[in-house]
Amino acid sequence: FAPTNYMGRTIPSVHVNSALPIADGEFDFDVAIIGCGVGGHGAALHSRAQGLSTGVFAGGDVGGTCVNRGCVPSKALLAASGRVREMKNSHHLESLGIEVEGEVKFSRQGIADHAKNLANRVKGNLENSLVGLGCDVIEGRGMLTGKPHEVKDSSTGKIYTAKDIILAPGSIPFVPPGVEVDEKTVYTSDGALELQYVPEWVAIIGSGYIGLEFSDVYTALGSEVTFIEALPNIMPTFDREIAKQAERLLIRDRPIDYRTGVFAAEVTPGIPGEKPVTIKMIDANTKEHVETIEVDAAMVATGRVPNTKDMGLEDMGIETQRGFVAVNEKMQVLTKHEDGEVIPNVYCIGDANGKMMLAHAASAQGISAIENIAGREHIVDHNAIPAACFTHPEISMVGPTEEQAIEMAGKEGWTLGKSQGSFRANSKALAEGEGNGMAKVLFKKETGHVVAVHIIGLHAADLIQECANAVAAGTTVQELSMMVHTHPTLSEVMDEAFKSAAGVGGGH
Ligand SMILES: Cc1cc2nc3c(=O)[nH]c(=O)nc-3n(C[C@H](O)[C@H](O)[C@H](O)COP(=O)(O)OP(=O)(O)OC[C@H]3O[C@@H](n4cnc5c(N)ncnc54)[C@H](O)[C@@H]3O)c2cc1C
Ligand SMILES: NC(=O)c1ccc[n+]([C@@H]2O[C@H](COP(=O)([O-])OP(=O)(O)OC[C@H]3O[C@@H](n4cnc5c(N)ncnc54)[C@H](O)[C@@H]3O)[C@@H](O)[C@H]2O)c1
Repeated sequence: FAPTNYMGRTIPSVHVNSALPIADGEFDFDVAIIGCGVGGHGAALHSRAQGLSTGVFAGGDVGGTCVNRGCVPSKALLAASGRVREMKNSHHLESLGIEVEGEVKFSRQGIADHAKNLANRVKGNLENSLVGLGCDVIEGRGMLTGKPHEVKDSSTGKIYTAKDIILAPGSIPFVPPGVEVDEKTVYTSDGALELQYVPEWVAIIGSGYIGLEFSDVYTALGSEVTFIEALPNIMPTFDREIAKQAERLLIRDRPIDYRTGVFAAEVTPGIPGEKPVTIKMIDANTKEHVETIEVDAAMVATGRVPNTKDMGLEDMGIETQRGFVAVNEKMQVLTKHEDGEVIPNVYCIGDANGKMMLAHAASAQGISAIENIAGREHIVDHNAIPAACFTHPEISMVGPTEEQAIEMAGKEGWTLGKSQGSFRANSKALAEGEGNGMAKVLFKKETGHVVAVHIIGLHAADLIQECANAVAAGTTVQELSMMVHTHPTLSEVMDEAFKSAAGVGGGH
């Protein structure tokens, strides 16, 4: 058996680097990790790869949010429902010369099972990899005792010692005050991923990543969606130009409407098929009642909060802010957010430190913490971490939005350059009948360095990787414009944008 990480990548077998400072029997473990989501798991694997003895407090939840209640099952729902959308789009299929006879049917339970089975399979792989690589898995929840180097298993009371401790407790859904969640008719992503039923009309509170991805799933399966968004714009955290395109491609042509600038102030669960869910909305500024709607279901997608309660943080002198643990660039825990001091031998990675709530960021921070523990100074470049929203078509980005980049350029005294690539003239996109979308590259005119890239279009989530690597490596648009892209591929959308930025003609 070959141990794999959460991406399914095979982990090389352990080789002990004898140059490293390994605990000499003074402690139970070189490294103790509290929480085994993708952050904790990534740290554990890298810790073993350094030959460090590693204890993981898994809290009975190996894989954490990403594997059990996040990335993995949501992408399974998106894949299955995306196929349904495609097969129901007879107009699109006809343009490719395909005719589907009869009605396209799907089994709700079948799709739900696909998501659950996939999550279980990935979780199983992670469990095997921990054991296979020789990590000690402690089933209980871990907490700090207030004494250096100690972690207590809160279910058995047993105390373990470790030279270094990594906190990786992740996050849980944020439910705004006034919203009553029963996880049946009013639910967070935890309940939604079970796809217990496909509501005829569902209100989605919050139009961030989770809300958008679920609007894609629900509308593909036949639901009507109403977004309720507190900020003045729909999709407020995305680049404005991309959000406008997204509104055209992901909202306007679908049975979706929205209210912006309003809070869902009171949400009362219903009974499926009998009593509707009631949502009272108030104006986000004046707090006056605006409207009350009755829907079949409501999904609460209003962000996530750190899962840092009952971990003994206070006893260790750690002051959190809304539950977030302050860390420095090396992931070392600080006593507080402003001017905090380093707490020796304690690190915090992943959603709980609030730097970037993404699975690959959590894992990268875990690896980085281990590098620092192993005595090789390492800092994660968060500016170069890409993100993607897996709607159809996808949205992806690395770096700041254009609005933020304009502000940065003004403050830091450089000139912002902007270039675009289009899916409209791309042979591969047209062969797929998917010519909608754009890519924009933001760069420093003086040096050609890439500052940010935003893409909406077919397989945008894969296209962003080249751009993230460019940001990380400091590659210029001039260099990128001379790198040869395969024809015919979607990567030529980026080729067009790089060439246009560098003033290079040609391309396909
Ligand atoms: C619906 C949804 C879809 C998502 N899709 C994506 C996506 O496509 N791409 C992406 O990059 N990100 C996605 N995310 C975000 C991603 O899941 C998180 O950023 C990621 O899981 C964070 O990893 P983590 O290890 O910090 O925390 P978590 O995955 O939350 O893991 C923390 C673990 O620690 C455990 N724990 C907590 N306290 C203790 C304790 N005291 N002792 C022992 N164990 C403890 C928890 O039970 C949990 O198992 C999604 C999130 C959601 C909700
Ligand atoms: N594909 C991905 O990478 C992916 C997918 C899902 C989730 N995630 C991660 O999970 C985290 C949580 O996602 P999310 O979509 O819940 O959060 P989010 O922060 O992306 O969006 C939350 C939205 O809810 C709005 N909101 C907050 N309170 C409200 C209220 N009372 N009434 C109306 N609107 C309100 C906010 O203005 C915001 O637009 C994100 O940080 C994201 O990084 C990532």
